[in-house]
Amino acid sequence: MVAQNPDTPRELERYLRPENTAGLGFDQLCGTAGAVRTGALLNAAPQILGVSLNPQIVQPGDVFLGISGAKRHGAEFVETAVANGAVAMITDTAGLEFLGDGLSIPVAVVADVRKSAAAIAQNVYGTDQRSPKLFGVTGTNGKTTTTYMIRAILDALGEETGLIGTIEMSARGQIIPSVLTTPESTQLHGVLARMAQQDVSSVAMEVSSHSLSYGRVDSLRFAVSGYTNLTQDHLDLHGTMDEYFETKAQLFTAERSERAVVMVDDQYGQRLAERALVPTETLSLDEAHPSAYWRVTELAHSGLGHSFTLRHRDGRELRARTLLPGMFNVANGALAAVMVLASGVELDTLQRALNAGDPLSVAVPGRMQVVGESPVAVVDFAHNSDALAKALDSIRPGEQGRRIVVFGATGERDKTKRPDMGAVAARHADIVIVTDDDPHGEDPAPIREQVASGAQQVLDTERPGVQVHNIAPRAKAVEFAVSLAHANDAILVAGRGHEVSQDVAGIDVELDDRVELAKALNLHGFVTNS
Ligand SMILES: CC(=O)N[C@H]1[C@@H](OP(=O)(O)OP(=O)(O)OC[C@H]2O[C@@H](n3ccc(=O)[nH]c3=O)[C@H](O)[C@@H]2O)O[C@H](CO)[C@@H](O)[C@@H]1O[C@H](C)C(=O)N[C@@H](C)C(=O)N[C@H](CCC(=O)O)C(=O)O
Ligand SMILES: Nc1ncnc2c1ncn2[C@@H]1O[C@H](COP(=O)(O)OP(=O)(O)OP(=O)(O)O)[C@@H](O)[C@H]1O
Repeated sequence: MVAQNPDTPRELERYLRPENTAGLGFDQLCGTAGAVRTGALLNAAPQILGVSLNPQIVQPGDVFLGISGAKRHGAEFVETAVANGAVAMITDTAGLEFLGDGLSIPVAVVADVRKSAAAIAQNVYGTDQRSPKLFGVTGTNGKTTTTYMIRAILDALGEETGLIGTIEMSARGQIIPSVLTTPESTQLHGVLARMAQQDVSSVAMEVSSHSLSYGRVDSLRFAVSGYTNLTQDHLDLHGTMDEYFETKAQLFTAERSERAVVMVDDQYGQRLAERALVPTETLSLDEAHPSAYWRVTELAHSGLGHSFTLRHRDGRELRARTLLPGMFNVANGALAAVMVLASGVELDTLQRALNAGDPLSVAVPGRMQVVGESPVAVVDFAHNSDALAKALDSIRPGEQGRRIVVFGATGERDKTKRPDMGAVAARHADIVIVTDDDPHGEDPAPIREQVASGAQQVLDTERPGVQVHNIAPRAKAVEFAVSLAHANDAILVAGRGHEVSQDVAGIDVELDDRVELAKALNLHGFVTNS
């Protein structure tokens, strides 16, 4: 059920805060935030009803937080904030430089506005007093899927649930559109306060590495945090894998989490478990980690997915299944189940919920979404090397069939992964069709060439039989893939998943891979799933 369909980010902002806030005096807020009043309006004492760090989405009664960004200073846009109804402002000393003499709202100063933002929002919205129980999932891949599975388990247990992540947010089934994977701290505290008002008891939430770097999840404490995996991505922000790991590891500290569940099937998971700063349960799919608390055993195919047993080293057992394709969905399902157990749910109660509701088979939009079966035609969100390799390995062509992949790389993001993704595609597929993803502000042609160069290198040195094509726009590439396909082949259109538009030089161009793939299959006489 889509309860809200706001047209603008400012309209959306209304749903990211409680319906009514008691209000807090600006002086009281400054006192708790350590903000020092300055300027001409020292005695003004407005009531603060909300908080925003984006001037364009300020609501009447807000305190506007003027942050120092990587590109601009938010204080430059204070007049927009005032026009939208801001009644006070908190900024840093650099921000004061942008304020004219005639500013009509009182101002206070803190040393670092971004660092103070979460505590300010917590204060304004009262999330320190009342907030749902939080399940946080971090890692390079699998966050969205695992949070959907956690929510489905909690629903099957009869809880009133919420979700915060890349595809959407939801509160008791009512959908609120998402902009970021993890919203800004101001919006997070607002939406959690709203969910608390609606008696949501538990929320499954994605915690991106950006959110940890930018302080978006400050002043929150997760009941259980889960780690999926760490592979190359976002090095434009983090620089090195070690820094990327250290950023993720911040979630697993007593300040932020009560308990943790860590997949130890990669070296970073093992490092995280070794340093365990909170009570931590470990989990493995891999025979190489017999010391893990929980292990996946008795794996068997079940439909397109798998059934499995989760066995604790103390002998406890849980039977589970997921109909979602790919071993990685067994990993996601196992993590979701152990996180719910770690939150205090009894094993028998969880087993009954798994048996009755099949929650680990929940459909996740654009994640291994099957559009046709002959040829196998799947849309997936894999947009880094590890996910692409795993997604390709998990689509199974028929006898003598080939794997065909259509994908691209994002502009203005981690450029180092482009040739690597090309190479992965050429190692795991027989026909590689390189196309555009979100070019953002970059020229898409060189991006495609960088991706294709990685594929070409594998073709030249390892797999001479692979075909590599460079085709744009994306809809044409999808149609080309289908034109090459036989009924026994398998096609993966990867990278955009649930997205319904591409960002081309700041313009949203309508495009839904699921629609394009279905159209192309029909055009070439193949049957699609409804
Ligand atoms: C890299 C990153 O995360 N940047 C975030 C950061 O930007 P920034 O520090 O550069 O800020 P800035 O653009 O200089 O702006 C500073 C201030 O001026 C204001 N401003 C700026 C320009 C303007 O024209 N008007 C205006 O009012 C801004 O609202 C802000 O208050 O602070 C901004 C304000 O909150 C965020 O919008 C912005 O997220 C951008 C939009 C973004 O795309 N982030 C992505 C990469 C992200 O966070 N992704 C992760 C998931 C990644 C994944 O796993 O795939 C996520 O959690 O979503
Ligand atoms: N546990 C996993 N390990 C590796 N790859 C996975 C895993 N789970 C999902 N994937 C792959 O990664 C893609 C993205 O999955 P999902 O959306 O669940 O992850 P995410 O961490 O939320 O990603 P993002 O942060 O980019 O939104 C899937 O479409 C699939 O190809």
